[in-house]
Amino acid sequence: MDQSDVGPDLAEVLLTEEQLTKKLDEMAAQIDADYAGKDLLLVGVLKGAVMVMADLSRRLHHPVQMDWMAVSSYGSGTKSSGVVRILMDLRSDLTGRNVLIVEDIIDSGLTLSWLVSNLRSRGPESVEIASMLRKPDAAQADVDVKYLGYDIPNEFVVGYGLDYAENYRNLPFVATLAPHVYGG
Ligand SMILES: Nc1nc2c(ncn2[C@@H]2O[C@H](COP(=O)(O)O)[C@@H](O)[C@H]2O)c(=O)[nH]1
Ligand SMILES: [Mg+2]
Repeated sequence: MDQSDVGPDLAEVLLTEEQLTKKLDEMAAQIDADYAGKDLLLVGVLKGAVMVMADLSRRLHHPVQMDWMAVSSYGSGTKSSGVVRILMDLRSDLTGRNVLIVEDIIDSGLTLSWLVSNLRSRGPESVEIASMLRKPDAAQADVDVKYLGYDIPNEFVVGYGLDYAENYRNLPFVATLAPHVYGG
């Protein structure tokens, strides 16, 4: 699928499928090196991280386990409220585990900052973060990302797991939306 399959709803492709693939290869190689000989539990944050989790985990050369959480951090609008609720919790016991949180994007960082503290309170050996995207200009909380794909401008993006009203998650690239889609 490319931009022409979506039509006028997309404004600009920020990251192509090729750029995402290149970064996934680099991130997986680094994770493989860092966790060689160690147990590793990947924790994906639903729903946005589904694509990163699937593509990253398949590139790893040592066995991992995967688990999922769903959290809600939105107030009334499209910005994180910082008040995080767990909608679906992990099934795994984190005691003594090496946990790698897999995320689609870090915007304000409020969700991940809360999540890291929450998971650290469960007795793991380590908790680190892998995120495909980050918006440095939107940061409101200090989040230490060990494996990062790309820094992007402070704009609302869709594709590669990211939605607008549950649409566009299946785009294999990352794009901005045309203003007419969100009433701009
Ligand atoms: N579709 C999009 N979803 C986004 C975007 N920026 C953030 N988000 C979602 O919010 C959480 C984390 O937000 P944070 O402010 O607490 O860091 C992130 O995981 C996404 O689900 C965006 O541009 N497009
Ligand atoms: Mg997310």
